[in-house]
Amino acid sequence: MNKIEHIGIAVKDLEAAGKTYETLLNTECYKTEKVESEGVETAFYQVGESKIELLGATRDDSPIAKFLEKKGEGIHHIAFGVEDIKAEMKRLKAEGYVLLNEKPKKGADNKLVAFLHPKSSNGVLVELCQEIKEEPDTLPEGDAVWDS
Ligand SMILES: CC[C@H](C(=O)O)C(=O)SCCNC(=O)CCNC(=O)[C@H](O)C(C)(C)COP(=O)(O)OP(=O)(O)OC[C@H]1O[C@@H](n2cnc3c(N)ncnc32)[C@H](O)[C@@H]1OP(=O)(O)O
Ligand SMILES: [Co+2]
Repeated sequence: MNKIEHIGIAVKDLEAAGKTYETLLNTECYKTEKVESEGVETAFYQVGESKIELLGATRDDSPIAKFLEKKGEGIHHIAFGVEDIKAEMKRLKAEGYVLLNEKPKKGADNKLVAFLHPKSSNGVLVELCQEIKEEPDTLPEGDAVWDS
């Protein structure tokens, strides 16, 4: 793990929460992005080497919609930056951590991502993020997974 890549916060109203965090952080949103495979719309705010990722649900069956229904607004996950997501997934699986996806999947902000079950990390949903180095427009759209 090379840094806290972002902290994900589940919000009911992305636009309203965006105004709250723009004022709080005194910085503008640098990117909004929908991730259809997750049923989320994200808004990113740079804070030093880390980011705040606001997450709104775009579908009722989204993990964010379920979280909001069950727990209300609040911190949803912590994402760690990794150099080699496949190696990290293999290492953590061998150590007994429960991976929620067997292969890396395309996340927001030009990343490959994977999630660990909260029960593996003291009730905290952990996300692993690896920067995608290739040119974004050469990557398949949607919920592609990487076999390479
Ligand atoms: C990828 C795009 C973007 C990015 O950064 O690039 C994102 O970050 S998208 C973020 C949204 N996507 C995900 O969260 C994918 C991974 N999440 C899941 O697979 C599920 O949400 C899961 C398995 C964490 C929970 O599933 P579900 O809600 O259907 O199950 P339960 O309600 O039964 O929950 C099981 C157990 O976990 C607790 N829980 C649920 N969500 C969280 C959470 N965010 N943090 C901590 N704990 C969580 C829940 O309370 C249950 O605990 P229990 O003690 O059994 O009540
Ligand atoms: Co995230």
